[in-house]
Amino acid sequence: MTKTKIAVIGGSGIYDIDGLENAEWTAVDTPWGAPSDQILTGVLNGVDMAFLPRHGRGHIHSPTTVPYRANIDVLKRIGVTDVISVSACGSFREQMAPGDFVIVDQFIDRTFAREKSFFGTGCVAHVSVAHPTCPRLSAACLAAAIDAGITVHDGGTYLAMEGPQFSTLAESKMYRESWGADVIGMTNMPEAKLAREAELCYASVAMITDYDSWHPDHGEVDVTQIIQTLMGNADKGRDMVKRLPDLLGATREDCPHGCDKALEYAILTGPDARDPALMAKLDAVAGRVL
Ligand SMILES: CSC[C@H]1O[C@H](OP(=O)(O)O)[C@H](O)[C@@H]1O
Ligand SMILES: Nc1ncnc2[nH]cnc12
Repeated sequence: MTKTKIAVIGGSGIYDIDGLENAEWTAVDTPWGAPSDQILTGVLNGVDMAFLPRHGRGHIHSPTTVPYRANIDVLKRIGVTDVISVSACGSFREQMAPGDFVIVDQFIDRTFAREKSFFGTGCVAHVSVAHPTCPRLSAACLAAAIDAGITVHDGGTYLAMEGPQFSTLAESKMYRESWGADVIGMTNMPEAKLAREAELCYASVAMITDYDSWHPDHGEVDVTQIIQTLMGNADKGRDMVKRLPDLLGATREDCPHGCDKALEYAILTGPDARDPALMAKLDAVAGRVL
């Protein structure tokens, strides 16, 4: 049995969570640089919680400059077991309407200007991301959203684009019609891949703010419209989060899907050939197997 520690990574519009006992913002540095902001920690219904605003309070970081590696490292470093990513997104499906939530279970990664791995020269590792989210944690998010009275869709493919500009009409149509994506955002990659490398259970809750630019009745996406929907979504997101401790419990078994053993057979570089400097940086993320 392990002590549960639930982390919420809050996206656009979510810069804190309420109701934590002993709430405290703390600065924690990492070998990968500073995280997006200080970490808010506390206890909710007897369960340890952590919160990190993805873009920083005041929305400092663009989707490209979010320090994804530092963010995941810091969560692992402080003992987090379960990471819930909460994000704003556009929808490619008529029935997935603004205000609805989607429990994402697949990704198409179209980002290209970000560091995507903790590993590299001197310690090469290949983890599987065939199933990039944790079904156990995703099921808890689904139950929490239903309890909170949110219209929620169980499963969906999230296309991660580089941004910061929104998609062209041609791209929007291609992602929707040819590629089968359901929602679009700019931040869940490489976040989900890095969480897997760090052996953290990861679930993604996408809060729909708009129909991107494909929908003939909605015209092109603009940030004013997104912010309006975001305000309502953010309150619903916080309501969902409050219900997670009771659903996940104060202690947990090993992940039945193996998220917490992702590195078991992943490292290819022989012990004698490993770069000591990189090994030192991997202390939190890969300490279990090094
Ligand atoms: C505010 S519109 C675009 C912005 O919102 C989303 O951020 P997040 O995923 O952190 O909620 C989207 O990915 C873009 O970064
Ligand atoms: N349409 C959209 N495209 C990319 N990121 C988004 N975030 C919210 N809406 C979005």
